[in-house]
Amino acid sequence: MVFPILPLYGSNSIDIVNKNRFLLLAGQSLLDCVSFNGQAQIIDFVQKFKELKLVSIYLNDLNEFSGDDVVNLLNNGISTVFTKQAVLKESLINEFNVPAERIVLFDSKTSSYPNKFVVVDDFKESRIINAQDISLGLFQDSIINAIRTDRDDKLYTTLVVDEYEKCLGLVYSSLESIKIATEKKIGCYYSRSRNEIWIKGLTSGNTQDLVSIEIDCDGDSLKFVVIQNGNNESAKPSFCHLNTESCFGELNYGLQSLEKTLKDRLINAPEDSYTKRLFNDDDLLNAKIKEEAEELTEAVTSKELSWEAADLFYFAMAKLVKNGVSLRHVENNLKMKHLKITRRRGDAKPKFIQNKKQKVEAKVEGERDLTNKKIYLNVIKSSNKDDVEKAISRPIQKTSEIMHLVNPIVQNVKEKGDKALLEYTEKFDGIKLSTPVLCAPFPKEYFEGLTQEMKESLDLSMENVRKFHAAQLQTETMVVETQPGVVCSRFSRPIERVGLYIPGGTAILPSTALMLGVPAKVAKCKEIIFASPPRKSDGKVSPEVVYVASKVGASKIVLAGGAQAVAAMAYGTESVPKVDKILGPGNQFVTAAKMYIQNDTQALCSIDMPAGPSEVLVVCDENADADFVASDLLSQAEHGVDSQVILVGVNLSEKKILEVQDAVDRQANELPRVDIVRKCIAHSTIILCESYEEAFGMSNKYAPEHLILQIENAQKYVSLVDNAGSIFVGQYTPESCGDYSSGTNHTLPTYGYARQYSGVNTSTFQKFITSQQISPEGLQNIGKAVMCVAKVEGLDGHRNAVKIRMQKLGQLPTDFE
Ligand SMILES: NC(=O)c1ccc[n+]([C@@H]2O[C@H](COP(=O)([O-])OP(=O)(O)OC[C@H]3O[C@@H](n4cnc5c(N)ncnc54)[C@H](O)[C@@H]3O)[C@@H](O)[C@H]2O)c1
Ligand SMILES: N[C@H](CO)Cc1c[nH]c[nH+]1
Ligand SMILES: [Zn+2]
Repeated sequence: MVFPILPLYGSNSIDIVNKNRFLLLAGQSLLDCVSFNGQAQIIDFVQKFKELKLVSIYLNDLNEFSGDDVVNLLNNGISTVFTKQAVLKESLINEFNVPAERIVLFDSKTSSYPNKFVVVDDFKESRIINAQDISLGLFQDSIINAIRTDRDDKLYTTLVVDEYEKCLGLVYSSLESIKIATEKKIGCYYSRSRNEIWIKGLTSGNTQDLVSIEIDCDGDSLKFVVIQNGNNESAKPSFCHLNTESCFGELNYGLQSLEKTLKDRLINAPEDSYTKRLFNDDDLLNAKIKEEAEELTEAVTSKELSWEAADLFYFAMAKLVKNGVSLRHVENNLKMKHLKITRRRGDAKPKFIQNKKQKVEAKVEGERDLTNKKIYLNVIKSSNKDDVEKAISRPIQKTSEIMHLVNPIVQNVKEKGDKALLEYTEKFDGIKLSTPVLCAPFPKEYFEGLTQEMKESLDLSMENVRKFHAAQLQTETMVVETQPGVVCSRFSRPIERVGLYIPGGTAILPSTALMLGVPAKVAKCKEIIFASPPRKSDGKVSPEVVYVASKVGASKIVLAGGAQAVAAMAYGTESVPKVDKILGPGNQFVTAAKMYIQNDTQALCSIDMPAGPSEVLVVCDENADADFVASDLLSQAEHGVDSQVILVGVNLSEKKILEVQDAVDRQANELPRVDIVRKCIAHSTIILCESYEEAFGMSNKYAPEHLILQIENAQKYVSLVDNAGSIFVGQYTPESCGDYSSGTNHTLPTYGYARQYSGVNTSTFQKFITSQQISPEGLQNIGKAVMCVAKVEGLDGHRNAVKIRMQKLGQLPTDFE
């Protein structure tokens, strides 16, 4: 608060202000406690004149007002206590816990206040003036004497802001305009273009009420805080001659914009609109507020939190607007609360507190509720951008939150090796092991339980995967002579030691073992290590995984999962060899740990890609078979509660949508993992599009791990796909075939990373080395170019390496510089 005088009030304060409203423009006041009739009168003053930002009290001794009274006043909007008594200050601080910064001790020698209250020059005691002695002239003079201008036209730069301190524009004031503005409490300035006094809104109707005036730190500009009035009931008030709210355009942001929109809707919304219904139906509005508040309490990720908080603000604001309560009232209330120096404990009312037992009951109840509900996907239209944004955001925790959990795990394993690895296995997988690895040759007992059918199925799948990946193997050296005598080549080498992560949390995935192991073998990696969480029942890994491990020649299986398994393979432990690259999918802990280690130069370990919770996007049209569509959605939904499935429908009829929904519900209820499916479907959606092009645009935006096309002439549309891990074309191509046996790899980028990553393939297990050989002729052809560019880079050593040779070859004169 920066104003050059501080009006001092006694018990007749309310009358004085009512008579001389210009006094409020100071924005500050000092109330002399002695002359007030108790606290109630002071509180009355504060509540009456809310535009005063700073209301202080002057106190001489604690016999007049007790310490408790002072605390009560500070809790009710008084910002500061002024006193000349150092003892009184000490007593308020020590006995009544008043914060020191809320007490201003007049310095008797200089009589100036501490910095916080500095105005244009030192704020001396002489600037405190009895309010009843402040005439309009004196008030105006106090402003005029405090400002200066170095402009030739002697005008004062004036910044105009609204009551929320949003900048409306920059104008100029003259001595005369300041006088009119303060006398009438209106926006009045000086127009340089018309060279005359400019009363804002005189012609446009967009008038201004002046709330307060401030002077800046060095006294060369003014700030007018105003309330903008519109020129008719519904039009938004504009400040600028271009009819915008401010000279910098519309003030379109934040809660104030929402407030304005809702105020407008209250008057103008059509009778049958949702907002009108909301305003007319108290029960609906209250129910929505409760619903959103509950959803906010359940939100976890930052995306969910901001989403739910925004919804709650929306409905809370609707209730305020409906009841004529403005954001300013809320802000004043917050200010009041902020000024409080004693606070309630902040406990919640008993009816909102659940003890452990109630929480469990509520969860069971919630789950029962869910169980009784049909397993339906949410349906939205592609034209609703907000809905689409929400629908295609992945249900995952923020990376920083997951990293917070994963970092200590990785650090511990890095530092303590096997000991930490075994401890985490006990903690997260519930099994106490004596050694964390199983070494090849793997014990025979593992294979005994495997049926012939299982072995043949695994063999068939492995063979198809081998064929497809062998075809990708690049063993030939590529040779290109870029210029005569300049031969460049590129050849591959296998990455020597690879660590393959095979998930085993909610389901054990031997298929992942073969999807990673087979290409590693095809690429001829020298050492293959598997890692997979041990089974809770017996601490072993599944025989199918061990079967695949032996077929692909893995040397060890690390009996651990999650971030700890990744860390063990990245840094190595007493019994786990350090690898050069870690590959394989996993939950968020696995993915976060992979991201962590690939950024740690000490680990010197790369990764394949972020391959997290499975996801699928199905594009279907009216001719698609609803049962097929539902089965594809469910095959990925059953992976985990954090999986997501999206159906993009092209011109679907209501009938088709219902058929798909019914098929989802029917088929889901027959699955053993129905509980997982139910939770996954809760954040999965049907998006309705009006053309194939729009549908593929949507799919490219989502960049799904799996894209299934159940549309007519599906193959024709593959050319529209820009981002996807793997595509399944036509109605007889279920995604499950790619998961197990067709030959393509199922380790694919999720979270939308299909925009920049490919799925696992044979080259994921290779690195490529380039080589070159240059003859004297070649040097002649490119040498000068090399020297020229090296020179501009200031790297003479580079230049010299060419120059020396060319000189010896006689290609350059010996005195060549
Ligand atoms: N993108 C792909 O290519 C692909 C392929 C197959 C599977 N998947 C996905 O892989 C995932 C496998 O996940 P999963 O959980 O079943 O198995 P997982 O093996 O990835 O994770 C299990 C491990 O997570 C750790 N863990 C569990 N809770 C923890 C906690 N609170 N703190 C720290 N660590 C914890 C434990 O150590 C446990 O061993 C699924 O989401 C599936 O959809 C993806
Ligand atoms: N669909 C998974 C990849 O997202 C892979 C898998 C393994 N088993 C069954 N499915
Ligand atoms: Zn799958």
